[in-house]
Amino acid sequence: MGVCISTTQRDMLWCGTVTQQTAHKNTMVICVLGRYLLKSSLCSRSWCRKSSLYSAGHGFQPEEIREKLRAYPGGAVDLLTQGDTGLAVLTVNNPSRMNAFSGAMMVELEERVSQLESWTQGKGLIVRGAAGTFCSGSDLNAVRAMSNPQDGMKMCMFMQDALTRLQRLPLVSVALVEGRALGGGSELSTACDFRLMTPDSVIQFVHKHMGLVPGWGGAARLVRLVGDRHALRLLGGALKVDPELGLRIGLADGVLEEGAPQDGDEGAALRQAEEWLSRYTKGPAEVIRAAKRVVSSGRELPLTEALRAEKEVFGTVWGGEANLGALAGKTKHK
Ligand SMILES: CC[C@@H](C(=O)O)C(=O)SCCNC(=O)CCNC(=O)[C@H](O)C(C)(C)COP(=O)(O)OP(=O)(O)OC[C@H]1O[C@@H](n2cnc3c(N)ncnc32)[C@H](O)[C@@H]1OP(=O)(O)O
Repeated sequence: MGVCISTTQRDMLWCGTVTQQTAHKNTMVICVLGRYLLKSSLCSRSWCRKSSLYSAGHGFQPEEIREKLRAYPGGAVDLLTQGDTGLAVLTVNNPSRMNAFSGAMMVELEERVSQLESWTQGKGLIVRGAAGTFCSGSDLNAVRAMSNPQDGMKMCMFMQDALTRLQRLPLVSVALVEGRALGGGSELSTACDFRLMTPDSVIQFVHKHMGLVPGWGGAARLVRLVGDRHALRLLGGALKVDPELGLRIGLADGVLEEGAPQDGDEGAALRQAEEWLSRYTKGPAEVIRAAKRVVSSGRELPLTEALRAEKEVFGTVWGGEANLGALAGKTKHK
């Protein structure tokens, strides 16, 4: 049995729904939880909580920003979750503009991330673009209309927040890069754990050509992925990263097979990506999600805090169903 001490109204609700314990109004509630319940509350108590990267003190007023972004409509961000496999597919869908992000799509992206944060059975996520290309960044029409510094900062904070929450999801995520990933599209690909490229695809941080640097978190993520020197080459030179270069510098994690679009089979790349991802998502959801959580904390936190976060996550699987099942058998790792 675990003990959860919750101090916020949301945590009280969270504990309340799973324990049926009564909470004293505005006071600390102590919930006695079983192992499963501790798992459910983990993220409400630790660094990976569903909180925003920015607060009002930074001028971050999400509802005001959403309203502003919704003024630039077009396209959609679609989410398909598969209960049986625990896989989800997120599709950036604005093919007439090479899947550029309209303002409304930025808001939809954040909504989809919220849905995935609440999907407790999920294990894997594929992020892709519609109609055989990944994403050409921000919709330039919206960018032109929002080119004043205040709106730029708002969009920047909003997208950093949405993509950071996407990266922190307890799901193993892969960007399926077909065609082009440009500007904000290249940044979106870095918010996934892995990147798979089709043979003719290109990832390009074109920001320099737009008189910009990445603003959706893409620079910070790129440095962590490929190191500062390669990151400077990609940003300073706006280099086109093809699969060969991507693999060499560690931006790409795999190259899919040739041939699918010529066969008129648009779903072939997606099936290959699902197959590739399945080796990391086979097994019980609580174990896969725990693996992603310890990697996320290791990726983001200083060592002492990462070790403490790891201990918390370890506590959710130690003596759990999968662990006890494995111990009950005659284990040999051949
Ligand atoms: C903050 C800014 C930064 C960020 O968020 O970090 C950005 O992302 S800025 C945007 C960066 N992206 C671009 O600059 C892309 C510019 N477009 C292109 O380079 C090319 O269109 C392409 C993506 C390489 C495709 O070329 P091609 O295959 O020759 O097709 P078309 O050029 O005919 O494109 C079809 C259609 O799509 C429109 N399009 C493409 N990208 C965007 C975009 N980002 N915003 C708005 N519209 C876009 C393009 O204009 C064509 O439309 P029509 O002319 O109406 O047919």
